[in-house]
Amino acid sequence: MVSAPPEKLVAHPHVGGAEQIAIDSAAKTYLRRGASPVEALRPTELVVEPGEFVSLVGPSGCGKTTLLKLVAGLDHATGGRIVVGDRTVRKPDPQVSVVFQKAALLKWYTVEQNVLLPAKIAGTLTKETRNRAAELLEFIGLADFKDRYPSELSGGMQQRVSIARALAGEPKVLLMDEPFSALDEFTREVLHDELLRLWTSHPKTVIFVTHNISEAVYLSDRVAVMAPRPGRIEAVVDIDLPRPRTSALRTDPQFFEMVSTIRSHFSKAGALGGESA
Ligand SMILES: Nc1ncnc2c1ncn2[C@@H]1O[C@H](COP(=O)(O)OP(=O)(O)OP(=O)(O)O)[C@@H](O)[C@H]1O
Repeated sequence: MVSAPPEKLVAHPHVGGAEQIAIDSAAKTYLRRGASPVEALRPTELVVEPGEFVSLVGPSGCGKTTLLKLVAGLDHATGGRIVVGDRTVRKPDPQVSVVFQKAALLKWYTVEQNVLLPAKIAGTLTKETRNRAAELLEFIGLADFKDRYPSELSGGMQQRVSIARALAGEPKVLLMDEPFSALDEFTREVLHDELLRLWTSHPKTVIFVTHNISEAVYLSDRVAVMAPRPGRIEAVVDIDLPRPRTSALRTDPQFFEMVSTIRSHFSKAGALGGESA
């Protein structure tokens, strides 16, 4: 059930509109003036195959966001490298979209304008982009809300808009940092199914960061279990559950078994000490 260590880096880019992410001994140490350095991420190996859905799960401070930021090109590794497709990551890449915990929509822009904003900024706004945005809004049930402003939407609707915005430019990789953690349980479960529908119809390579083990199991092909001090990947667990995943799975003994397998990795790593994961 636990994956073998990643094989040597092989570039096989551009498979079915999704790209491989190869994390090759990437590490991050934050240097702090007048204080000891923080080893936020020990040298880390992980290959996420094109079109694969991998979650990073672990307690606070284990380096999940740090690793995601390195893949997104929003921060620089202090060791190793990360390759997306055939490109070594040095800065943000238009083929890599990020969705954060907060929807971060511009409040004076309508839903449609928010979804089209990245293309507008990149100067790639075409009829095709507009059609794709309309199709995405239709897909997530927000077509009738395209002229509304973010303040008129619920938290779940706002997060749907931010996912549509991330997908409108047809990225090859989607990075998500606790995108549903601020939402109630019911909305979160609905959005899990919507995200999986989108991922199936618009294949992307996904890295999804969460504190929530059940969420990681429900969504993923593999779950990387992280532990803190120093931040590291402790184990990578294959989620041997059939797709498409439906809500019936949430009460299936196989599902509980996977959740408990992952939980046991945290116990082994001593990562649960008082913190919920
Ligand atoms: N800019 C920074 N300067 C110094 N230390 C930092 C910085 N950013 C993160 N850290 C430290 O690096 C470690 C990993 O942080 P990171 O935010 O990646 O963890 P995380 O697993 O995403 O946590 P959370 O689930 O709480 O968001 C923590 O000890 C954190 O305090």
